[in-house]
Amino acid sequence: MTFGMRILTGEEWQVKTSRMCIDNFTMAAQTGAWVVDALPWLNHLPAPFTPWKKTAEEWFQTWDALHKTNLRDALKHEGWNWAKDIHNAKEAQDMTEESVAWNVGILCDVGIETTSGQLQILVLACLAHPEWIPDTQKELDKVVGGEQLPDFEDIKILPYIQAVVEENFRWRHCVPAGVPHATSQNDYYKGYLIPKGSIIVAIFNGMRYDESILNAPNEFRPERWLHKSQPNNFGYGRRVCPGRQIARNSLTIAIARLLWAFEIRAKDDEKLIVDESMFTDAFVSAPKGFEALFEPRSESHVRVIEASFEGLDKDVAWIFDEVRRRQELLDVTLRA
Ligand code: HEM
Repeated sequence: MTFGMRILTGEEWQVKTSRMCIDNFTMAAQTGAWVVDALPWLNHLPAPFTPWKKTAEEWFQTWDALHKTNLRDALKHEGWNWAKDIHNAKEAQDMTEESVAWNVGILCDVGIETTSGQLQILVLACLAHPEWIPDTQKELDKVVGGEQLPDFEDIKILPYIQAVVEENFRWRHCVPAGVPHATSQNDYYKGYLIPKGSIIVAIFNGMRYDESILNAPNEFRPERWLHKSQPNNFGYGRRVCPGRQIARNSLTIAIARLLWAFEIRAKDDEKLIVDESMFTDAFVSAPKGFEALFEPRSESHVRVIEASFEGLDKDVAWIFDEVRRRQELLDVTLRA
């Protein structure tokens, strides 16, 4: 969507470089990653004593080159894409190429690690707590049947799938502690002064595992969220995730289709015991590598999956023009 291209394998250089930049960023963005976070005066020392500045400059150059190359390529691609749209916006006319490239590029970078990490967490939940899977598949079979993949229209009438998405965020979130915010003015909480400029880390994971409000928080129980949702899956306030609708929709359809199509289980059929050491420890935290078996639920499911793939529109320019057309139908103001 951002650059008007299809990612087929995940091994494309753009994806690999983006992943590397995000890894660097998530490492650097952890409060306390460098000693200078605690002792800011160290930044005034001569270069040999401030190695983090050289690292930051190198990381910036790699990321900057990725964003500018992606922007330039996107403007040449056929059909509609976000990069073209933002590039033509009134607000972008006075911006440098660098500003436009970063505004567009960040949209893509942040979507990659979060959505894929959250999907891997779902697979982990299938191996660790498989009890909920039959209920989900019963709902899918009743509403969607066995002759087609679930579609966006079906999602609205799949409350159990929606509850799975919600419990997936609750059980293990890909941004477990949220993104640090800062107070723009003095504030008070229960009589305590929080001075202007304080870094605030909302420990969402603590709240998601609070036994005073949640029964058996270690267990994956979608039924907690039937017909309701929880706050803060996507942060809060002025910096709330602007990709939240895309993220929720793409996660929900992917989860519905995975569970419709496959039995997902551990290789040895043993329930997996999940602990903290199985996750990366950056602030976007996903499972480290693990093995899972994906078995098609039946021969007829295989036929539907293959037929759906055959029937896919593979002409990228056509797909993006279709995206444009559908936005027009929704009265979205388009600039490309
Ligand atoms: C499962 C998927 C995703 C999750 C869980 C997620 C979660 C978050 C969270 C927790 C934040 C921090 C909000 C805060 O500071 O309070 C954030 C920020 C952000 N997200 Fe997402 N996100 C997801 C997918 C996406 C996608 C697909 C996009 C783009 C299309 C996106 C774009 C952004 C951007 C640009 C920010 C920074 C906003 C700012 O600082 O003003 N995210 N996201």
